Amino acid sequence: MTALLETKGIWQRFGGLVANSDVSISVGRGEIVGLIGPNGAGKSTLFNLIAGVYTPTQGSIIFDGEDVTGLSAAERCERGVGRTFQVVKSFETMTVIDNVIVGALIRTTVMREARRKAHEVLEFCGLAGRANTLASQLIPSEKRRLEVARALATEPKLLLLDEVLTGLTPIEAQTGVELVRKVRATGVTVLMVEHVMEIVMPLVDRAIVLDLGKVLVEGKPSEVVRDPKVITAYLGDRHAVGA
Ligand SMILES: Nc1ncnc2c1ncn2[C@@H]1O[C@H](COP(=O)(O)OP(=O)(O)OP(=O)(O)O)[C@@H](O)[C@H]1O
Repeated sequence: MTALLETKGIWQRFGGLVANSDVSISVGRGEIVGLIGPNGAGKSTLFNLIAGVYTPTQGSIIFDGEDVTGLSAAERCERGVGRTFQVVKSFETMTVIDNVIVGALIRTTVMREARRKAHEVLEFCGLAGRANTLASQLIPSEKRRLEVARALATEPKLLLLDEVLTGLTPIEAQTGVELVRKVRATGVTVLMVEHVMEIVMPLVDRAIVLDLGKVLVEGKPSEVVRDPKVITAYLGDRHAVGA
């Protein structure tokens, strides 16, 4: 499988703190990859480096065959990197449809076309009935879906999902899982940060575990959850096989 995304020897320092240390990962086209690890492991930092919020202290990021290390977040979005935020960033005083139109305007300057795209994406995300509601009036699970809709409206090749399933009820999380599967079925590659192992492990093709800013283990979810290093560093004994 050809890689859509590769990070090569990424380091990110914040003053004396090393948030990412020699991180080399790759995400194949059409994969769903989970990025997991304990609090402070460096997951959000890596997301921000991939999305172009930060430029790495050292190392490079290759997206779709191009070195994008020096490109801005907007330039990466144009090339097909779409993202959601851990803290929901939708414009609260705007309607749901207008929020999604903002994303769609990355691809077109024609308002009618942006509106058509936004309606299509809302339908896809199960939010069609909420199009004219103010974003501030959505319940938390709908706000997460709006974040996904806004990112999808930019027509990404790679969708970065930052804890979109965290803090949801089991039924809401299952709806979220189905949405991620649907997104992949349209040909979009997904890299997701998640904390809820029980939900994320059955969903992803591959899991990459970060710990203390480094890649600790990567592999199939079934292998990763059995890895003693992962159990010790993060998952806890209750996740060990046979526990
Ligand atoms: N902008 C910043 N300035 C200074 N330190 C930062 C900055 N962003 C992150 N850090 C630090 O870098 C380390 C990694 O943080 P990061 O948010 O990437 O971890 P994380 O794995 O996403 O954690 P969580 O699961 O809690 O979101 C932490 O020690 C954090 O305090």
